[in-house]
Amino acid sequence: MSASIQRQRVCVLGSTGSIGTNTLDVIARHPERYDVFALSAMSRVDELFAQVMRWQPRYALMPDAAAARQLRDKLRDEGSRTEVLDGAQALADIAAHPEVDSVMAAIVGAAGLAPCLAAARAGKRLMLANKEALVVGGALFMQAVQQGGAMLLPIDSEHSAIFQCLPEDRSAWAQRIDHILLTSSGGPFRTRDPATMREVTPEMACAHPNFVMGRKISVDSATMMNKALEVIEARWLFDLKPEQVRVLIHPQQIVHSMVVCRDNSVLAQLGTPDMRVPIAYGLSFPERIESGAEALDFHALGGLSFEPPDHARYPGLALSWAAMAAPEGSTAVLNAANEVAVAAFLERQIRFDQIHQLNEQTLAAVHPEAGDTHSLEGLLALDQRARAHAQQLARGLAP
Ligand SMILES: NC(=O)C1=CN([C@@H]2O[C@H](COP(=O)(O)OP(=O)(O)OC[C@H]3O[C@@H](n4cnc5c(N)ncnc54)[C@H](OP(=O)(O)O)[C@@H]3O)[C@@H](O)[C@H]2O)C=CC1
Ligand SMILES: CC(=O)[C@@H](O)[C@H](O)COP(=O)(O)O
Ligand SMILES: [Mn+2]
Repeated sequence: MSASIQRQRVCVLGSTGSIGTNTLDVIARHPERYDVFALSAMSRVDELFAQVMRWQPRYALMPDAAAARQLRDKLRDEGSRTEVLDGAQALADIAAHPEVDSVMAAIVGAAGLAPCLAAARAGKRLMLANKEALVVGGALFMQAVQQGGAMLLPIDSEHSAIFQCLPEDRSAWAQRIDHILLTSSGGPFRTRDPATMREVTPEMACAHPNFVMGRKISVDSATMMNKALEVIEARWLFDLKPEQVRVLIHPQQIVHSMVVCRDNSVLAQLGTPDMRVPIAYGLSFPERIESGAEALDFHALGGLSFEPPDHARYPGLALSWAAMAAPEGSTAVLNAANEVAVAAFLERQIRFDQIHQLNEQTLAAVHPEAGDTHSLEGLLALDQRARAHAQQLARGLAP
């Protein structure tokens, strides 16, 4: 390590989840570089307790007061000096804390938007896994990054791949890119008989072929709503027109995405499917550090295949471009509907094939109003309206 490298104080939001634990795995490999300043969880008190005992952060955050009280009591019994904060505002406050250098945004869903905006406005190194925050926040989010002088680093594997294919000088991006190709595994039902989709259970939908992830993103991968959200995420991260973002199914997930340049040269980033690679890059950019991921063994690769997405099998994918073409704020509506639909499916209140029905109908019915997208409060109110509509629809659907 060069003597000039400064230690980073890192706040890991959503530390008990799949991205959160992978982040701590990478951090553990580099004790000379990183200090864990704050950790957060929603309801898994025992998991957060174990992390706090291991990392001894300054703060542990739990939005729910009762869960925070449990954690506080457990830590007090152990003589821990970590301060436990509760309430959603604490997430934003600590993300913007003057002593924090870097924020890993690994909360799932629109709940991550407020702390992301706070970190962006405070000019942090913002490592974004929480794609829903950008899908909901859109222009407001990117404006906060620019005005706050934040360094926005994509963690989503496809977006990290695109970022790794592009020069560090962002002003050169527009001139270089013709379009980008986001790759997708196609999820666990790529070859399943479409007539049997109504029989899919949460366990089947969460069995992703290549990654162990949280339940919400796993279901999104199965419907390809994950890719629909990623198309919108890419549009904002790389300042592209919606038609410049395309999707290609690549079941092996070795090629993590590609940039097609103006001259038709294609740049790709490859590697074993392991989220510690994009996480390590986010933590160390512009340098590279050891991630813990296995090296790609080209001799052992069976072959790489690519196919166009079948829109009849994955009707949700097209909603991405539909929402981007609709009035501003429609992507927030789509995201809210999808969060409600996935939660209802995981609770066995609606069928797998009804997720799309609910998303499509909510997008058609809930219309953003002028000004909704101009502030966090406006976006959250729009999100609530869309959720209420989707919940009403869900109640009317028989599983
Ligand atoms: N997992 C992956 O490989 C990838 C994930 N992503 C994205 O990263 C984000 C996180 O995904 P993943 O790690 O899989 O999700 P998980 O469900 O595994 O983890 C989510 C984390 O957020 C916390 N959390 C959940 N709801 C709230 C809330 N309302 N307020 C505050 N905290 C909350 C959870 O706490 P608790 O544990 O207590 O429930 C947990 O720490 C998602 O946006 C996902 O799309 C992107 C690319 C890859
Ligand atoms: C690891 C990651 O970034 C996930 O978004 C994952 O790639 C899901 O892939 P699919 O949605 O293509 O199955
Ligand atoms: Mn992804």
